[in-house]
Amino acid sequence: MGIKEEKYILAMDQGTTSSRAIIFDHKGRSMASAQKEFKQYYPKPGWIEHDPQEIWYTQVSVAAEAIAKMGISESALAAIGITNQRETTILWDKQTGKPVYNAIVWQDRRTSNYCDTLKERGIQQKVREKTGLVIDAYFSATKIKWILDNVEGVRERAEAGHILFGTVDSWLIWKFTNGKKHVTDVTNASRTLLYNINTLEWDMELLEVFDIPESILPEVCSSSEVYGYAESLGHVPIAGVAGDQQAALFGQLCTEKGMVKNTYGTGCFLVMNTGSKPVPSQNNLLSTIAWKIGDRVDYAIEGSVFVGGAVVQWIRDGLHLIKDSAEIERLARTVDDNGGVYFVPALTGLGAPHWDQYARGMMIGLTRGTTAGHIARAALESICFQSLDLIKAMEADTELKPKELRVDGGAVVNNLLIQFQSDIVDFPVVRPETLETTALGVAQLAGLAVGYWESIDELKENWRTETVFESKLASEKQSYLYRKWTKALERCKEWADD
Ligand SMILES: Nc1ncnc2c1ncn2[C@@H]1O[C@H](COP(=O)(O)OP(=O)(O)O)[C@@H](O)[C@H]1O
Ligand SMILES: O=P(O)(O)OC[C@H](O)CO
Repeated sequence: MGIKEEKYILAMDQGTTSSRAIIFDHKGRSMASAQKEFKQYYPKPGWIEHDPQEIWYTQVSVAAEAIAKMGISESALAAIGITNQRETTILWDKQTGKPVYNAIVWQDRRTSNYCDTLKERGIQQKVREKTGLVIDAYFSATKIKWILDNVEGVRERAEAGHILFGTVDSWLIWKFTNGKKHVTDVTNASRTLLYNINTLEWDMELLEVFDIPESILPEVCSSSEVYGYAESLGHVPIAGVAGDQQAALFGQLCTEKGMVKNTYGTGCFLVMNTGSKPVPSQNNLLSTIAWKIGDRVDYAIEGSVFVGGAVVQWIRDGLHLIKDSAEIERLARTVDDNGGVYFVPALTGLGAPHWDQYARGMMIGLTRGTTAGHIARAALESICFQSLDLIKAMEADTELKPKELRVDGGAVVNNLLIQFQSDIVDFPVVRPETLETTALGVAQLAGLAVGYWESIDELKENWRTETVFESKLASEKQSYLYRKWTKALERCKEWADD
């Protein structure tokens, strides 16, 4: 056995609700894994926080558990990769290493009003050109400002150079290296609203707009290099970092311009590789960095659906039509089609490309013949229609027609869901063997940095198709269904008064 076959890569996937660790072998196979959920704090309506120390402890403990399960020692690890929930913001004290406040999570809306006042200043276009993003509470900048302005003494200490900011990757690297490295990668930096994706630098003008001192920012690195060594984990090099959606794009080997993946989790994240140049969106999508490897930067265009698999959770926990998520497929198969029922799951408003925070959920087309099966089917179809809205926006923005859609995430085990997705798009939908593409993606970025894998071409051998789903619908039927969906969608917009 060669040296590469005896060694493994450890991927840490620090997500919104849990920390996970997966060990991959040289063929990209998942050999062992562990996962721990952690507490979500909701101090006020619309506020969501995590305890950064708990993020750290759970991440370290799942890494140890995965290593123990596999029965290897740390010396069998060639490298570590870190992928993470993006935008979530942590500020900590350089001397004590203690966070000055909880992590403010990407979903937290406390700075929405401040964002509205910024928009009134007419700087939207400039921000979009520089960052590829829109002014929104989603991104890190206004969360950083909130901590600086609202936690006593923090702004003064930051001005004096005693405070550090990081997204979750930065925080974990700082902890693993015992405070030796304060770094992040381009993909995470590109989600802060402070990073210029054209010049690849922190943007001084934006730092001024958001009133954030430059001294708190981490050094921005590529997505595939040795950032430091995990001192509590056998001094293994930490060699790959990427935000989770970008890591999934890489894990799906969407390495050529026009290749696209969709992750069907709580929400859906559709991301297309746009090659070596950012594509500014005219259709309310985000332009972002896919990864940087060596000197080469790849860009991506991204859209997210707020309620994807979450609609299945709601049918389970809110309506009690099913007991577990997998049951929805059986229920939906009790009918042949949606029976004219359309369900717009705008339960928390609508995300890209509609961006309507006042839209609310709606079922339409109900008759006396409607059954729970029709509702289940309409719910699954809604996940696909929302993804189709994003695909259409992406095609318009990029003038690229994808050859296929690569899918992953917890909900893609549902064959009916993925078949319907392929029914309404013009290209095949491909489900790979390894569905842990986020972790695999960052493992690959780490492995490339230490020579565990030689090239992207070598990685392509590790990506294997499990099932190709082809459309079974005639194009007139596709158009009819999409027309009805669009009509339903229009009726639920701007509904809420609050
Ligand atoms: N068989 C299934 N059919 C449809 N949705 C499912 C199925 N199994 C799980 N889900 C949905 O997938 C989501 C979980 O996927 P996961 O990728 O773990 O999400 P996240 O990373 O956002 O926490 C849940 O919203 C759940 O309702
Ligand atoms: O942790 P996830 O999988 O919900 O992903 C969160 C995204 O990175 C937010 O932008």
